[in-house]
Amino acid sequence: MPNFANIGARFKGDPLSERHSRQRLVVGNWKMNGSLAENASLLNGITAHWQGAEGVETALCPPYVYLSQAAEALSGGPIKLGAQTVSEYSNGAYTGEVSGAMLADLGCRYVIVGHNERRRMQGETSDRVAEKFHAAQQAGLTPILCVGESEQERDAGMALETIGHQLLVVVKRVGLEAFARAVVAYEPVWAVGTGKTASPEQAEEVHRFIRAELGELGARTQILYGGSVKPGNAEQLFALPDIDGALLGGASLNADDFVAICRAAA
Ligand SMILES: O=C(CO)COP(=O)(O)O
Repeated sequence: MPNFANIGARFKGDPLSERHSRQRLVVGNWKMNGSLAENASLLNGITAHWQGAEGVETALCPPYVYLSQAAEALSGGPIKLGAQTVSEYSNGAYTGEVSGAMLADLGCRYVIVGHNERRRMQGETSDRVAEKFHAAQQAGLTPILCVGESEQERDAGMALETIGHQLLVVVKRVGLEAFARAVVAYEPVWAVGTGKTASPEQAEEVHRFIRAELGELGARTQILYGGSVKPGNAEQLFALPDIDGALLGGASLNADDFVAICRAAA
């Protein structure tokens, strides 16, 4: 496989042998969904049925305005809090923006950066995504960096090249070592919210590629798959050696589905 990004030394070991050292992680991205009443019922449903999912690391990423509500409901429990994006700036005259320090203040541990919906609809370039990744780490948050190809890029045989470039821009900004405190999520754009999931072979190929691109750190970095993960396909995906968990959209809005996927990962 060509090393498109030429990012770091090739990972020489066997990812399987390192498997035990990578904790499974399942993150729910609520996107722009919910209300105070709906969230209360979702959060209750999740926490009330958590048995069997104890071994997994988990986080929920509600919209900003509901972070306090979720922080209170999840306080003291196993489920961590995350946000869906973060400003690349630390403070000042940036109307409508929210800084990493503010998210940390509210108890967030994670923040998603570079989700394809923000790259496509909010004009987030890879350079901006790299700044956001940096700002998140400066605030002590763990960035979940989303990468993924469009359908056209896959059809043109450019999937790995696209992903390699998305990674490279961030690595150039923050350095490879920064990935010791980060999570990567592979979300093929064509599989997000469409009901189409990447085949196990497609997903595993990309995950293995990302791990290899991260050099020695690749063996340690958690790499999640996202894109129409459901209780019915989660187990098959989690069985793959280079998939360490999932970034969920739709399935995180249903307590039974979310808990079932967390149990499959536990
Ligand atoms: O975008 C996603 C998570 O960030 C995935 O969304 P779906 O699970 O709804 O396809």
